[in-house]
Amino acid sequence: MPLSKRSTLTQYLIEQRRRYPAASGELNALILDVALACKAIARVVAFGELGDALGDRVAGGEVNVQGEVQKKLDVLSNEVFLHRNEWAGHLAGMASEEMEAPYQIPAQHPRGKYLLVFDPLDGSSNIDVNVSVGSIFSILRAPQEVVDSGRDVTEADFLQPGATQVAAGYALYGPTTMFVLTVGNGVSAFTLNPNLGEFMLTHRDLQVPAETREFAINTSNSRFWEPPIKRYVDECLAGTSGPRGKDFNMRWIASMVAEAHRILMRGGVFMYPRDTREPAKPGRLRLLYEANPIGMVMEQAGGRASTGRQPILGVKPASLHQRIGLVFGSRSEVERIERYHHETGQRDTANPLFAERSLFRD
Ligand SMILES: O=P(O)(O)OC[C@H]1O[C@](O)(COP(=O)(O)O)[C@@H](O)[C@@H]1O
Ligand SMILES: [Mg+2]
Ligand SMILES: [Mg+2]
Repeated sequence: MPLSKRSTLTQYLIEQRRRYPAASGELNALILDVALACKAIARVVAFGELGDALGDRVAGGEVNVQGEVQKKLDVLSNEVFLHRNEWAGHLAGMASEEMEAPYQIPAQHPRGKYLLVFDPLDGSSNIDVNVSVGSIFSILRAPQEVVDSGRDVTEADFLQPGATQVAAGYALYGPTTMFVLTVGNGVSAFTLNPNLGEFMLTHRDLQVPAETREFAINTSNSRFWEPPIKRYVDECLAGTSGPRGKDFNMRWIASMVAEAHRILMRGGVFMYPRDTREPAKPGRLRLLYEANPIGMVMEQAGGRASTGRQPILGVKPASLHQRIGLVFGSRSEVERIERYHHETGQRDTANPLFAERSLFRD
């Protein structure tokens, strides 16, 4: 039967697998466990103030490995991801924004061939004011030697460029809950049917429009921006009277996952660029569990994702919680921003502290 809006995520995955008869089905099973974790988090989010999951984890704030105040829902979502995914034997290990070190699959469970990396709750500063949040995930292959030996995973096992991701996506807990997925041949999106508790296929082969008149950036950081970003934003703000010859609109939700979804649906460009605010932190967003999965979704939907200097998916990670400048969305705008960086000689080598090692260029 051809897929339709009555098809579930499970049916979609079965159809995908028909194209690869040699596949063991483990990836599908893992994706379904991730989707189940997202459904569980969606239920907690839906109860809002009526539940017991809003607010800071510890009154007065307790910071996570990122030095950011942990929300109760950050911690709870992290636990949901761990416990929904640790038992089935698909994973060699996991890593999360909320945990300093990789998570080892407990001894009572079998170990498998994939690595799961995730931001269990993105945009968590928005949760207490009832604005959309989400979860972001990336699936990598564990090194063969890890699979063969069954040893504990180390940070180094996760330091793979985004181009090697097997699958990636996110869940958005908005007016409707959606699950957006790529397994490397396009992007599909599923809407949670609350009556059935199932993700239904509502969008196939999504394409980010190449042209846009909408950009997203936190302008409170403008004094820290580098010249190419300043130039790009100034030209957008100049509108019809400037070199772009057209007016732009601006959005900033402060949930990257929600911005990514808007851009996937109607185009636009998102920038959280490298800046000079904190010299030790070249960018705000995390490479392994924010930039790479969103980057894969964008590229698979015909958009582009970049550091501003090079494709994000080509960056060789240096550490589990590495931060990076991120620009993504409509292809022509991202290419323009890259061009501005190259024209002003803003290459990685300009500041050795910020050097990004590339898959394509060392
Ligand atoms: O406070 P700012 O600068 O607007 O930052 C917003 C950014 O921070 C993030 O919320 C970081 O994600 P977390 O909530 O997972 O820490 C992004 O989603 C978003 O783009
Ligand atoms: Mg995040
Ligand atoms: Mg988070």
